[in-house]
Amino acid sequence: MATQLKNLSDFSNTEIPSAQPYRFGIVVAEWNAEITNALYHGAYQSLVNNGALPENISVYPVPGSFELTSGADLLLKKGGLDAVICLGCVIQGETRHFDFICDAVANGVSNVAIKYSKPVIFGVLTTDNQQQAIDRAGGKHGNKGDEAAITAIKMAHLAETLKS
Ligand SMILES: Nc1c(NC[C@H](O)[C@H](O)[C@H](O)CO)[nH]c(=O)[nH]c1=O
Ligand SMILES: CC(=O)[C@@H](O)COP(=O)(O)O
Repeated sequence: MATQLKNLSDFSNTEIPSAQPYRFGIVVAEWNAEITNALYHGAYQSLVNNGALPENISVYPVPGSFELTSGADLLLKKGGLDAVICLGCVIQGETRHFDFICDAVANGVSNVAIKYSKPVIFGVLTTDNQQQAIDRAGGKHGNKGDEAAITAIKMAHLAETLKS
């Protein structure tokens, strides 16, 4: 379902577990910072609104979305987290660089999640232009950071239930 048909911040039809027991790491790309900062604020507020303790939320900037994978890997190697949220914004430029970054981050994030058996959330906008990014970072289509946070809570809860 396209984002145009499902607002990224609408979770009225879903049950969200309490985030209170969980510790979250958030890795944020500095490229397109006006967008990624909005994603971060959305993610942080969504975690707190669902019970996460501020002291259990840690944030780590990385230069670009390509570095989100290694940022998540370093965080999980360090330990002590129940989920990692990766936030970035990749906007198509003149060359095929966009394709390589998007593929690398999507595959990289998935591989890190499997490597550590921990939820690693792909909160990365991959857009044709700046306006599409604005629309998905608190604009008319909601905030991808909200979606990433709720996903992290649900996956951390699932991991906890399967562990016990
Ligand atoms: N063009 C975008 C980039 N490019 C930078 C890469 O992510 C990476 O930091 C660089 O290739 C060095 O390894 N990053 C974004 O997050 N968004 C872009 O639109
Ligand atoms: C996604 C990118 O790396 C891209 O924004 C860089 O722009 P260009 O493809 O014009 O070099």
